[in-house]
Amino acid sequence: MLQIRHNMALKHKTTIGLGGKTPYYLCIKSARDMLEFAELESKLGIPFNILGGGSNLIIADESLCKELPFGILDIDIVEEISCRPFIADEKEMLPPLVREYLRRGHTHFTELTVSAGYKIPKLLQFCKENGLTGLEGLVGIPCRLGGTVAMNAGAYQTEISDVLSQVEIFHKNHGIIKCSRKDMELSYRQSSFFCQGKKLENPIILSASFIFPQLDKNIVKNKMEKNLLTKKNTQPIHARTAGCAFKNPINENGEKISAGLLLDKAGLKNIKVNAMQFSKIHASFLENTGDGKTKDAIELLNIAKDKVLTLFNIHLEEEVKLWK
Ligand SMILES: NC(=O)C1=CN([C@@H]2O[C@H](COP(=O)(O)OP(=O)(O)OC[C@H]3O[C@@H](n4cnc5c(N)ncnc54)[C@H](OP(=O)(O)O)[C@@H]3O)[C@@H](O)[C@H]2O)C=CC1
Ligand SMILES: C=C(O[C@H]1[C@H](O)[C@@H](CO)O[C@H](OP(=O)(O)OP(=O)(O)OC[C@H]2O[C@@H](n3ccc(=O)[nH]c3=O)[C@H](O)[C@@H]2O)[C@@H]1NC(C)=O)C(=O)O
Repeated sequence: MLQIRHNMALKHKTTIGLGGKTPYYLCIKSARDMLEFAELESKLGIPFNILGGGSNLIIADESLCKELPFGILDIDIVEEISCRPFIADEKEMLPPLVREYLRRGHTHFTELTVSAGYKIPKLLQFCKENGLTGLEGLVGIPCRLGGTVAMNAGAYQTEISDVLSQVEIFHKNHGIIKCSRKDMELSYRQSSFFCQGKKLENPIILSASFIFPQLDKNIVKNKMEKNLLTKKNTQPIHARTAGCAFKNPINENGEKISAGLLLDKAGLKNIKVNAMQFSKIHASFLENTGDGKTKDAIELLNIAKDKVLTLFNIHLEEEVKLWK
């Protein structure tokens, strides 16, 4: 039986420490609970947003509204990782990193299935201990598997799509279904899933399967350590943030430009509205330096967009999800 919590504050559920009270908060611990949730959702008649690790969210608080106009579905399904050797068949639609290793004659691959609530740092620990390569770029991100797949997370020349082979989804019209590579579209910070050729609206990720090339454990460990060191030197990893606030825009040659670089050139580093400020380490990170308010965060996002538009004629788009 699902337990509903009322008037639950979300401030402590996000890494940036912003978020007001939701009228309905439901925590899902097993895929079986989803059917009960679907019934409840139609009875309650308000939309539900999906919470993962809360590492990419800016949620409205009392500075904007008394109570949030949506419920929260916290996908906290955590099961043991299931792990098996993978025999690659080149006829299958395989993730790009697997294809690349196959071309080079690599023969050792491992397939994992991981539930949506699993924390990425714990998954990376597993990869490190077992010499599984592909996700080393995601070191130091406090997210969960579901959010990582939903947003096709990436850093340091890797993306989750490089090794993703299958996703298990709950959809209100189809129940629990599996989508293989041919049923998914993964691009920069975006994922779409399809069922019988039709795009699924509001898919809820329950678990995902990956195929990893297997390497010497030390190679994987060294790649993670190198990325973590770079991250420590270039991002405010000890501050309360939601990662990069803006997506990197694409220039006329189809190349990404760092939004952080543009914001830095526009003089946004250290700019503050009350307790919210743009980081002095990386200008695209918004930091909550104390009792920050969402209104102030949004004011800063707007100031930044206006400045970059005026100076460079570039429209920045939020990378963080704004829940208002
Ligand atoms: N590269 C970097 O340095 C950083 C990257 N990130 C990335 O941001 C993402 C945040 O992950 P996390 O903290 O877990 O997520 P969050 O709780 O921050 O949720 C982010 C979004 O993911 C969607 N989502 C979360 N879980 C699920 C699920 N099970 N099924 C479907 N959609 C889901 C939600 O979509 P909806 O709004 O549609 O309900 C939500 O808006 C990751 O991809 C992470 O890697 C974050 C910080 C830094
Ligand atoms: C932070 C996130 O992801 C990050 C990811 O961690 C890093 C590392 O791969 O690359 C992207 O940032 P980014 O493009 O700013 O990468 P960085 O390597 O930090 O910076 C690129 C260039 O801009 C310069 N730069 C960056 C920020 C700044 O304030 N000033 C500056 O001059 C850097 O010196 C570097 O020359 C991702 N950001 C986006 C929006 O794609 C996130 O998803 O939340």
